[in-house]
Amino acid sequence: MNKPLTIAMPKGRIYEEAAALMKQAGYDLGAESEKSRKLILEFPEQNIQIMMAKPMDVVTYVEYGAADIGIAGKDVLLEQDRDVYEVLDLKISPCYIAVAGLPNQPLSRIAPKIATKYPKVASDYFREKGAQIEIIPLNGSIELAPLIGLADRIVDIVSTGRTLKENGLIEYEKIADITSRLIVNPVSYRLKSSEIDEMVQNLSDVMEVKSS
Ligand SMILES: Nc1ncnc2c1ncn2[C@@H]1O[C@H](COP(=O)(O)OP(=O)(O)OP(=O)(O)O)[C@@H](O)[C@H]1O
Ligand SMILES: O=P(O)(O)OC[C@H]1O[C@H](OP(=O)(O)OP(=O)(O)O)[C@H](O)[C@@H]1O
Repeated sequence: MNKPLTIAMPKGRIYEEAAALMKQAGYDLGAESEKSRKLILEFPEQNIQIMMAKPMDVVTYVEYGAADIGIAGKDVLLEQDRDVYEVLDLKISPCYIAVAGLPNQPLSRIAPKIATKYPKVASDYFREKGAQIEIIPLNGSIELAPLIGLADRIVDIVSTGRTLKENGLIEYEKIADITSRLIVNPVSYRLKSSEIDEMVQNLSDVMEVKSS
């Protein structure tokens, strides 16, 4: 039997939807996989192995070939711009990246402060608009920054819009729609092309049925 396909799965909010999609495609990762504290889970009968990774780290595991395949948000791919193939839009965990801030606050012309955990996405966006900005890097609770005067705007994920609303913030501009993507290590794609193509096809088939 060939070496198992190694898949970096994102822990956290994407996991459930991603595992459900994998199951429909014929790869049953077991009901307990997310609750387990084990980080590597083997499924020899399906010839796969999964790694439970932080969503932001999935691309790293795949780029370095520690995993053949991974599931990552497009937000992470835009931010990290790594050497991986993005082979399929899985259309799960939809959300978008937007610029937001306090209402009625025009953006100052002189290096406004932008708080974000997506410094590259934010810099690229404002550079394209010809605006010079200062990035304030944060790891979470980004919406706090404009409330306490730390930043003029934030660049962050919006899903239901609840966090913005409950903090009295408004959306100024949408930057990019986000869904989760299947990514593949380029070398793995050459060495394990038939297994990978089969998985991509199985997932595509499920998505086609869902969208019809
Ligand atoms: N409301 C949302 N907030 C953040 N990410 C979302 C949301 N809805 C969908 N996503 C998608 O889920 C992915 C993983 O988000 P998640 O919050 O689980 O990971 P994370 O950003 O590493 O969080 P944490 O650091 O809190 O563990 C994001 O990269 C994004 O593509
Ligand atoms: O539009 P909503 O449905 O309210 O979702 C958006 C919020 O969810 C995410 O935060 P998360 O829950 O990951 O917490 P964090 O602040 O620790 O990043 C994101 O950074 C927003 O704050």
